[in-house]
Amino acid sequence: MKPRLIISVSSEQDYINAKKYAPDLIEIRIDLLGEGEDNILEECRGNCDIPLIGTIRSLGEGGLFDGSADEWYERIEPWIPVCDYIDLEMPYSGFSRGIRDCGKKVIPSVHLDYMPDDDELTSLERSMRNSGDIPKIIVTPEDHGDVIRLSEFTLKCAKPVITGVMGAEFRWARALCCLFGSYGVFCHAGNPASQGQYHIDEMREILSLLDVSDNTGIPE
Ligand SMILES: O=C1C[C@@](O)(C(=O)O)C[C@@H](O)[C@@H]1O
Repeated sequence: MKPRLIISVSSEQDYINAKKYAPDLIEIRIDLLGEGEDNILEECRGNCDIPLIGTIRSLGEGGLFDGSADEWYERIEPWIPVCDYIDLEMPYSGFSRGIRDCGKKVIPSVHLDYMPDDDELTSLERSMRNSGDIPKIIVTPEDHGDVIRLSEFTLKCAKPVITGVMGAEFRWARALCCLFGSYGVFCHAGNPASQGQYHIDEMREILSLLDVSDNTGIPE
């Protein structure tokens, strides 16, 4: 399977717009939704033929959620029936079993404002894989050497895995992570959820021009 193109959405309008671009998945950034959350939830309940990721990004990892673990679960619970995947930051990993018992896949995630060394990357991936299905490790490179290390880690680690970068300086590394086997890449459809995201049409073109083969480790 080729890398998945994922559109992150943070409003009902984003969600309606995203579907026009035929992404492989849509990520609902629940922490960023305003008062329209109920509307978008109803819309998703109705019919969404595109698999959904439910994400509540905490303040400490670049999002807006600033509550307890129980408050996190209270917020995500209504979304579990309509999502296919749930993003789970490490402090909430205790909810993983219950979410998986609902037949959903878990994306354990970590967002680091630095570039870990190789041992830390390997240790993170192994521990995250114990609590979910597709570990997601997003880092902040300091130089090109860090991007090369992230690429090599992506190529060599167990699959599936999602790797990526935060910030604008090395945003091009998002495509490299796909080249070396990341399960997917987060894009936007006009309203970026994070700095450095490419529009889905841009990323689709980049990956097409790079003729990215299937390194995700997931059969078609
Ligand atoms: O983990 C990620 C990656 C991301 O932060 C990005 O930089 O594209 C966007 C988030 O919505 C998503 O959950």
